[in-house]
Amino acid sequence: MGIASATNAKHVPGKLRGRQANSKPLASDALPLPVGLTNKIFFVLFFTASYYLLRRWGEKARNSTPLHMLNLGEMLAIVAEIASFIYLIGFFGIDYVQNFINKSSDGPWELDDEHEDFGVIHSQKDIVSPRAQLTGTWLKESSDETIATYVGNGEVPSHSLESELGDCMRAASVRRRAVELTTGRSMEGLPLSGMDYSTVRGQCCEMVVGHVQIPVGVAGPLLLDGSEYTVPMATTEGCLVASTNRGCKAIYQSGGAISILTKDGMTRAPVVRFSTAKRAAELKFHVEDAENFETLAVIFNRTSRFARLQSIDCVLGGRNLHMRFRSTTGDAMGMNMISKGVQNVLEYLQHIYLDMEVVSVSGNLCADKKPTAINWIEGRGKSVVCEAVIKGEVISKVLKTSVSALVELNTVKNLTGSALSGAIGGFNAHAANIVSAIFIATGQDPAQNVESSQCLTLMEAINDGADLHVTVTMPSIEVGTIGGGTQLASQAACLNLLGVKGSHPRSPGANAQTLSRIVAGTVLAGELSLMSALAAGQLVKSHMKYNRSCKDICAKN
Ligand SMILES: CC(C)(COP(=O)([O-])OP(=O)([O-])OC[C@H]1O[C@@H](n2cnc3c(N)ncnc32)[C@H](O)[C@@H]1OP(=O)([O-])[O-])[C@@H](O)C(=O)NCCC(=O)NCCSC(=O)C[C@@](C)(O)CC(=O)[O-]
Ligand SMILES: NC(=O)C1=CN([C@@H]2O[C@H](COP(=O)(O)OP(=O)(O)OC[C@H]3O[C@@H](n4cnc5c(N)ncnc54)[C@H](OP(=O)(O)O)[C@@H]3O)[C@@H](O)[C@H]2O)C=CC1
Repeated sequence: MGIASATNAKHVPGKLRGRQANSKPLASDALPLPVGLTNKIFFVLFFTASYYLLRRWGEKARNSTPLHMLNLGEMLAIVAEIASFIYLIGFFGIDYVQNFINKSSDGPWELDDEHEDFGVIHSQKDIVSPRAQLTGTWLKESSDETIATYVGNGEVPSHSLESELGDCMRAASVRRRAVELTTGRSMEGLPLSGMDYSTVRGQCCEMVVGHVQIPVGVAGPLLLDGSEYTVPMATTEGCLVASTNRGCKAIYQSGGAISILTKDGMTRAPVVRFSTAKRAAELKFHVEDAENFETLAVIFNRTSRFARLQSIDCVLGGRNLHMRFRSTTGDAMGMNMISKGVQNVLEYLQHIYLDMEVVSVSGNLCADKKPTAINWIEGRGKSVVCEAVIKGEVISKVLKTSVSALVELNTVKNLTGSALSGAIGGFNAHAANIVSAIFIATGQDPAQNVESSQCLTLMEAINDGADLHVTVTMPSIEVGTIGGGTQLASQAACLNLLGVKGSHPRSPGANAQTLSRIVAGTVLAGELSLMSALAAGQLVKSHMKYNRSCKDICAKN
């Protein structure tokens, strides 16, 4: 089967020849194609041909030569003229006509009398001709209250405010006011100023109305791999930073922790469908052929300076084929990057397997933001194991418990209890607490906390029961130091505190790897402290002290 497919492959050179009818946009559209140059060539062709023909017809009129007697040059000029005319109409004309038709049909510009509540500016609505005036300079020069009313009425699309006003802060302020007008609820308390919303636009959030404040605490120093880190944690769970801080102290006083990075590769798994399972299997064997894989890797790697395809694991589900791509992604967490590469490969494969239907670029074998066994077993992002030997005296002095109590609790709670609960990767006490606090502080995608928090905590007594050997095994830590929320000022400051801000200057990927090690090291600290509090029966007492609402809400109401 692999051979048949490989033969097919020879019909199509590395570069794709053309698009199939009604195909989706190509990933390679993202690459700088010479559309501008083509336009210029057709413009020049059109005007040169027109000029030449006019001159020739002028000469013929003077010499009384019949106009329909054409020489080769004139025939070529007419062909060039028609071709360039068709091209230019196709490129510019159709869009123009469509826009015109769309605007004149229903849509956000249609005025209706349903929203009479915003009576303040009804008179203004009558004065201006809305279709012509609700954009551009007129809109910019209107008062914020007037614009908010139009947004509230649906006459100005809320999501167009940034581009219409050319000012992200003003757009957020107007939108916020519009939300207040339509909902009748105040947004007081949600900060507006203090953030540069231009850094959010096109990268982090849409329909912005402000930002949420989350306190950031620091735990540390975390002594990890011979370096000291002060770890920023954004949380509203009182006691969490105190606990992690205590764990860091125990690790420090015991000589530090060591981390081992065993794997680094982000995954994305599209799903494609054929009319038969046999055809789907043919593609599986094609992809698994080493020579074909090399070709696919070249096509994939073209889409980024940092993404390098490592493997494609194929799983058949009837006539559907799920292909799990794995790739390095430099210092980026890499989901956008790998998705772009995958799409390019799918487009290439579609030209070989004409009967292949791309069901979705993500078919959940990836698996992104869902608890799954595949991430737990195969890993996703960075796979890290972190270990430390905690001295018995530190356990009693700092953690207020004993080696034997910790070992026993770990077996009963983190291993047996989790097994009984049917956990997938949940063999730990609270890895998710530390992972999400660091994720929020450093601008990671918080939803990836789901798989990044998969963790196996092991505790064993060593040195004849005097000391504790503790490890956390975390196969799917998905972090980046570039892209997503990492470039926002406060998140970048937290990355800077850890010395991993942005792209690593010499070895791209090293910053993100260090961040994943820090996450694992801090989880180790958190596990040590919470497990100790539970073993010592301290948990409730400590949360009453640090994590209890002290406002008498009933009295206020
Ligand atoms: C609260 C502690 C740390 C007190 O612990 P302690 O031993 O009574 O505190 P201590 O006053 O003796 O201080 C010891 C060290 O702890 C740190 N420490 C102590 N206090 C602070 C503070 N205010 N701010 C910063 N650091 C603090 C600090 O390092 C200090 O050393 P020092 O600096 O004094 O030389 C302890 O009782 C503890 O760790 N409790 C556990 C709390 C915890 O881990 N909560 C996590 C959330 S629980 C949850 O969400 C998950 C759960 C429970 O449902 C999961 C499950 O099912 O298991
Ligand atoms: N698309 C999806 O399916 C999903 C997207 N996301 C979101 O994706 C975003 C993150 O995507 P991600 O791909 O990580 O980031 P970006 O989309 O921001 O891509 C990273 C960019 O940084 C460039 N770059 C410069 N220096 C480096 C370096 N040292 N290492 C790596 N890249 C570098 C890359 O260059 P180059 O162009 O050469 O690659 C690329 O353009 C987050 O906002 C996340 O929430 C989350 C889950 C799913």
